[in-house]
Order: sequence, then C-alpha cells, then structure tokens
Amino acid sequence: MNHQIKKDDNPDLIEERSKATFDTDAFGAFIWGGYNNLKRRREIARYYEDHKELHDTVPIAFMTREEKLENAYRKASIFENHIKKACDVNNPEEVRYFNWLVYHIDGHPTSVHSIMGFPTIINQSDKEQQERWLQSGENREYLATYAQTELGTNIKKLETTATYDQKTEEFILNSPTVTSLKWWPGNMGHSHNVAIVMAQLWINNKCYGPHPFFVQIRDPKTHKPLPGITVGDIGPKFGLNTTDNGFLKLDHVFPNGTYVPPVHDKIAYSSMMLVRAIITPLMGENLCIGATIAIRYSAIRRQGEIKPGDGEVQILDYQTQQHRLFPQLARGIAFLLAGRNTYNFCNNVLKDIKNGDVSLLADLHAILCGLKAISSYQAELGLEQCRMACGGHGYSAASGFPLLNSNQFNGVTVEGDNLVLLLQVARYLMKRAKEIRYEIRYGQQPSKPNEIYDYLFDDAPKKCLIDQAYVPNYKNVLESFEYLSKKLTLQAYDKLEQLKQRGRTSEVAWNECSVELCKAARAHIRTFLARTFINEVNQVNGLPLLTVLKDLLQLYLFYEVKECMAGLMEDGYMLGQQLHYVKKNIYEALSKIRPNAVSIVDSFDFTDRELNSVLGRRDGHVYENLLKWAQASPLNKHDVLPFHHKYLGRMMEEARQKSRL
Ligand SMILES: CCCCC/C=C/C(=O)SCCNC(=O)CCNC(=O)[C@H](O)C(C)(C)COP(=O)(O)OP(=O)(O)OC[C@H]1O[C@@H](n2cnc3c(N)ncnc32)[C@H](O)[C@@H]1OP(=O)(O)O
Ligand SMILES: Cc1cc2nc3c(=O)[nH]c(=O)nc-3n(C[C@H](O)[C@H](O)[C@H](O)COP(=O)(O)OP(=O)(O)OC[C@H]3O[C@@H](n4cnc5c(N)ncnc54)[C@H](O)[C@@H]3O)c2cc1C
Repeated sequence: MNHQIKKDDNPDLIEERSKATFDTDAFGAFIWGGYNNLKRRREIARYYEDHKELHDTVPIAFMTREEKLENAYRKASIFENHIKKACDVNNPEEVRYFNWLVYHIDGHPTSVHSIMGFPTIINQSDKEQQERWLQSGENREYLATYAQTELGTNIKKLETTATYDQKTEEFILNSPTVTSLKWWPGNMGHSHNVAIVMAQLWINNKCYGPHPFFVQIRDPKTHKPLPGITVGDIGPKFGLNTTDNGFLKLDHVFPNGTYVPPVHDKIAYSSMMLVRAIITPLMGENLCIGATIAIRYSAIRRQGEIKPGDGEVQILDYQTQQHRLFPQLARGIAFLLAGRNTYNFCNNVLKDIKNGDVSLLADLHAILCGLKAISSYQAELGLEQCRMACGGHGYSAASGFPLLNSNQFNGVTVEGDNLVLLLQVARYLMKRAKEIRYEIRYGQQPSKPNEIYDYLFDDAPKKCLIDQAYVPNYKNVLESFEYLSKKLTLQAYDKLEQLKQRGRTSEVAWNECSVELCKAARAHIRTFLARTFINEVNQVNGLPLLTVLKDLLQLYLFYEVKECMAGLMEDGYMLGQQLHYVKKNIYEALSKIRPNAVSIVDSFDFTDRELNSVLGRRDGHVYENLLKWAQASPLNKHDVLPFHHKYLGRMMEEARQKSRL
C-alpha cells in the first residue's frame, strides 16, 4: 500500500502508486531506522511547514550570493528559538534533519561550528578548556571554524607555526609564507569569530607536528578582525555558495590556550573521522533524492512509442532509463545502510578513545576513509545520470539538479581527496597482507570476529559460484567480492615487495603501485557495502517488504559484479557464461523493480522542500509549475529589461536606420 496517493495528483502517479506491492511506511521505517523515526521526521517536517519565517523568501536559484547569505543569517538568528520546539536536541538525527529542512543544501553560516569546530573542542580539549569553552560554544556565544587546509601545502607539511615562548609562557601563531595561509575553512570568511587552527607545534626548537589551537580571529563585539589577523571570503564556488569559505593569515598572534598531549598521536584527526562518518549517509540521501526526482519525472513524462500505434509511453518504461536510474536507487540505499552502521561504530570508538582505548581506531579510520571515497564518487556519477535522465528540463535550475549536483561535487574533496583516502585504506590493507603472507592474524587472538576484514584471512573458494542460484543469502556473490578484494590486496602487496627488493625506496615503490593499491581499496569497500546490505535485508520480516528489498539487493549485487568483471575474469575465476548470468539477473531485477519504482521513492518520504524540484514534486503537476517557476524569474519582472534600449535596442535601431539609408 502506498500512503502517498491523493486524488488530485497527476493520474500517472496515482496509477503507479496504486500498483505498490508493499507498504511504503514499512519501507520508510526500514530506511530511517524504525517507525518512530519516520513519525518524528514527519512531525519535524510539519513543524517546518507551519513556520513560514523559516522558509526562503524566493527560490535560492533566484538570489544573488549576498542575498543567499543574508537569508541564511536571518534564519540562523531565529533557529535557536525553533529547534528546541521542533526536535529532541539530544537526538543528532532529529537535529540534522531540522537543519536540513531549514537551510537545505547550499551551506549556512553556523555549519562548520556545529559539525567540526565545536566537536573538536568537545573531543580534544582538557577539563579546564572545556569549562571555558564548552557551554559558551553550545550557546553559540562564539562560532568556531576548523582551519586545517593551507593554500599551498599538504597536511603533513603544514607551514603555520605555533611556537612556545618560554619567557611569556605563550604560543605565537604565525603564517610565515603565502602558501601557509589557511584556505577553504567553512564560515571563516565572515560568519565565525573563532578558528581552531591546526599548526605545527614548536617547543625549544623541536617540532611536535600539527596540533589544534583555539584562536579568536574577530572581536566578539565589533566582529572586526583582531590585530595580526587578515581574514576574508575566498569567492564564489561550484556550490555551497551560502557558505563563506575563507582565507586567514596570522601575523604573530597570541591565542588563548594551553597544549594538552593527546591520548593517541592521531587523535588530532578525530574531527575528520566524525565528519567522514556523516558524509556517507549524506551521499546516500543525496543520491536517493536525485533518484526520487528522476523516477517521479520519468513516470509523468511521455515520449515516443515502444509498440507502434499504442501511444506515447512513460519514459520509465524504457529499459535504458531503468538501467540508468534503478542502480542509483540501490546504491543510495546501500550508502544509507552502511553509513548508519559506521556512524554508530564511529561514536562507539570515539567514546573508547576518550577512555584511552584506541584498539579499534585503525579499523575505523580505514573504513570511514573508504566509504567516504566510494560513496561520494558514485553519488556524484549517479546524480549526473539522474540529471541526464530528465532531458532538457534536468538542465533547468527548476529541476533541483544544478544545486544538488554542484553541491555534491564537494563530497569527493572535503575531508580528504578521495584518492588520498583510498590510499589510507590501502595502507591498512597492506598491513593485513603482510600478516597473511607471514601467517599472523591481525589482533592475534581476536576476542570476537571482525566482519570488516576477517575474510582476508580465510580461504575463499577458488572457483566462482555466482550462478549457483541455490546458495542462500547471496553468499556466493559476497564470496566473489571477497575473492577479488583479497586477490588485489595480495597482488599489490607482492608488487610492492618486489619493487623494494629491486631497490626502490618504500615511498617510490608505493607510488608505482598506487593505481593498484586504490583498486584493492575499492574492492575492500565494495565487499563491506555488499555485506552490510545483505545483513540488513536478512533482518527484515514481512514478505511484501522483504520481496521488494530483495529485488533492490539483487540489482545492487549483480550491478556491482558487472562493474568489476574485468578483475573477476582476468584470471579465469569468473567465466563468460557466468557474466551472462550476471546480466540476466540485472535485467530481471530492473523489470521487477519497475512497477514499484515510484512507490519505492515515495517510501523515502522526502518532502517537496527536501527535493527542491519542480520535476520531482510529490503531486506530479510538473508542467504547470514549470511555467509558474519561469514566470517567477527576476528577469520576468519587466516586460522590457531596464538596459534593453541602452544596448540591444539601440543596436537594432541603428541597424534599421542604416538599412533605410
Ligand atoms: C559535509 C561538509 C563538510 C565540510 C567541511 C570540510 C572540512 C574539511 O575538509 S577539513 C580538512 C580535511 N582534510 C583532510 O581530510 C586531509 C586529508 N588527508 C588525510 O586525512 C590523511 O590521512 C593525512 C594527511 C591526515 C595523513 O596522511 P599520510 O601523510 O599518508 O599519513 P601519516 O603519516 O600522517 O599518518 C599515517 C598514519 O596515521 C593514520 N591516520 C591518518 N589519519 C588518521 C585518522 N583520521 N584517524 C586515525 N588514524 C589516522 C594512518 O592510518 C597511518 O597509520 P599507521 O599506518 O598505523 O602509521
Ligand atoms: C567545499 C569545501 C569545503 C572545505 N572546508 C574546509 C574546512 O572547513 N576546513 C579545512 O581545513 N579545509 C576545508 N576544505 C579543504 C579540503 O579539505 C581540501 O581541499 C581537501 O582535503 C583536498 O586537499 P587539497 O585541496 O590540498 O588537494 P591537494 O592535496 O592539492 O590534491 C590535489 C590532487 O592531487 C592528488 N594528490 C594529492 N596528494 C596525493 C597523494 N598523497 N597521493 C596521490 N595523489 C595525491 C589527488 O588526485 C588530489 O585530487 C574544504 C574544501 C572544499 C572544496
């Protein structure tokens, strides 16, 4: 049963919705982690709808950059009055959802304080510092950005210095070169007045590596930059134009604060872990939003005939359209599930770290890096497929895709470039490979099995069993992913060792293997994503929901097998006839998903505010609203543009006069 049917909706959508073979609320509860969460989402969305002062005055596509910022500042100033009424403020998912409804996708002037600056203070300050900055940070008496990236250096070679002056017992922060300017930190340009600055710590002429410092960059009252501080906005970007990403130069600045040694030398990176953990489900959500827009639009858009004379078909009936869109749906769900899983894992490990236990830090770091890299890359490609699937209207800002996709572009870069992060995964895998070759087991005697990497130590069957349909729970497909991942990991390791034996330094050998190292990392993450999807579906009771989830799982798994078929076939592990079986499964899954496609995307329960798209409207009334949208364009405020006669009008008039001569 589809709960979204309303009698005045577009007839094609009513027809699609009436075909649902499952309960859309049951699916929604599966996606959002239970019925109560789904109910709370609806209550929060209702709260947002009922409070017009939180809405945009005009679509942001029609605003200049300054208007965007002012609109977001206006909302930020009333946000605190509303959040306590709309949400349980101790529930991060409710808070995140309300934020998302109010500010939507283009950034906002308090975001980096919430997701990076303040969490860094929570996780990395000592008791005395917390007494000073915790409550006031929570009250937003100050707003803190996270200033790590520099204009021309990499993290290992940061040039910003924090030198301890023994005489005054103070730290002096300095940007000694143009390349050392902090560049990119979100909200640093104009909105925030504090920066958590990552700087190389120098004590007695000895460098202790990058450490975070709490630096007041603007006067708390006048908001003017403080002495020694040069700060500003870095200018317009591909997306996130409601965020003032900034630059910062420190000229011998004396910040508040003391140096506290971390419990682990990589703890300074924990803020990045937390954000990476947020990014993967966000990528899933973005992709599901894109798929919702494109699938709803494909159900109301009619173009061409399949059987001549039978009339124009919904473009969703074309197999090519299904092949373009349904894998995005399946991948979006896979990212949401894996993201939820690792977000919980991350919070548990961060708690352990606070108590001095860093035993799971490396496992967590590797999986977060890999998931962030794969999910953001595939979501970017997938959203582009969704846009293209909407033809010309997909290119209009009314579709929502220009804003959605341009913001998605930052996913592959923020919190670490994807290739750099895949190489972090590879570093972890190479350690496991060494243990396999020397027959040592990671963690020696593990107290409990670790699903993330245990398979690397097991002997997978040497023969591909992918076409053995009787194997339960897709064990055979998972084994194929495991086989490939282990093979690529060991191949990369052996090549590294050979290069080193031939005299290459470790670093040069690493670089010469880096394409293959990234392949191994991708295969490991693919295995994790597949296993998580299978495990989550296995826990579902209730046949109608289970059936549609299994259709999506079938598509997901066989589509991923097809994506890595070269690696599976090159050594004869998978045979040509098995590839035919894989393709058959993909096409079969597409046709099983087709009748439920609109109901599946309805199950996500995205509001029209979240979709921000005329094409993806819940009611399907696309064409009349495209006209309304175009008429609202600021250009159409005038029948004749105020500068028309000054230029084009004059040009044409002069041309007419000339031709009369
Ligand atoms: C939603 C919108 C958000 C918008 C806000 C965006 C904010 C930002 O973008 S903030 C800036 C983020 N910057 C980055 O993410 C930089 C990306 N690069 C990295 O993270 C790299 O991992 C590195 C530069 C931190 C380290 O690279 P590398 O030089 O290769 O390695 P090291 O020698 O420094 O360290 C290796 C060692 O450390 C472990 N490790 C690295 N990072 C972490 C971590 N986050 N947590 C735990 N452990 C970490 C790594 O596994 C190695 O361990 P061993 O192999 O045991 O030595
Ligand atoms: C929208 C946005 C918001 C941001 N917000 C913040 C913020 O709030 N705070 C902050 O500190 N930073 C922020 N950043 C900066 C961001 O974290 C960095 O841009 C990102 O980590 C990549 O670093 P880089 O720009 O120095 O790229 P570079 O390191 O110059 O990388 C460029 C390319 O070189 C290659 N490369 C680099 N190193 C290696 C390597 N070791 N091995 C192989 N290939 C390599 C990769 O292909 C990479 O794509 C933001 C960036 C963006 C786009």
